[in-house]
Amino acid sequence: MILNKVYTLVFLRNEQQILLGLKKRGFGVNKWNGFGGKVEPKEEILDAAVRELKEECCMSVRKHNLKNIGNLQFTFEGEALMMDVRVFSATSFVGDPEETEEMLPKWFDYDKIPFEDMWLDDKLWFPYLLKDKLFYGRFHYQGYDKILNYTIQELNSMERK
Ligand SMILES: Nc1ncnc2c1[nH]c(=O)n2[C@H]1C[C@H](O)[C@@H](COP(=O)(O)OP(=O)(O)OP(=O)(O)O)O1
Repeated sequence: MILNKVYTLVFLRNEQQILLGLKKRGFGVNKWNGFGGKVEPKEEILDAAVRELKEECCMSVRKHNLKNIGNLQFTFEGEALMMDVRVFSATSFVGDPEETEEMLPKWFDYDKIPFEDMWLDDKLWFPYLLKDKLFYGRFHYQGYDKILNYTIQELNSMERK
């Protein structure tokens, strides 16, 4: 039986730049990514997204300003776990990004996104994010540095059937 764990992943954006954070510890250490983490038991997904963003880079966003733009599912060869990552984007937010014990935030121009220091899958679905398209991706990894197979598609809506 596969254990399904839900995660959030939030990207703050403006006209010229996107905010990424360098993970300082734990899963994905030394990779640039959006901000997010595990949804706690009984926690609403949007509440988790707001909480993780605040915890990881001290930025505040209102739930209604979070747009669900994607869903990423990750499995790992030999592991009975599926990471079900709900991806959000926001252009309205409050605060100045601050380094925390988990993340070092930095704004990146859209043509300078550091894909070589990000998860391998990111460069496959970022084009959807950057063009404001909704997307679904499924990636099966061997370890954390090799994708054995994947599918990715544009969606018309994020509604779950
Ligand atoms: N392959 C890939 N591409 C893009 N983004 C991700 C992955 N794998 C991932 O896990 N992620 C994202 C999903 C989450 O936003 C984070 C991982 O969350 P994590 O840091 O493990 O969760 P926390 O709840 O913050 O963990 P603690 O360290 O606080 O226990 O990366």
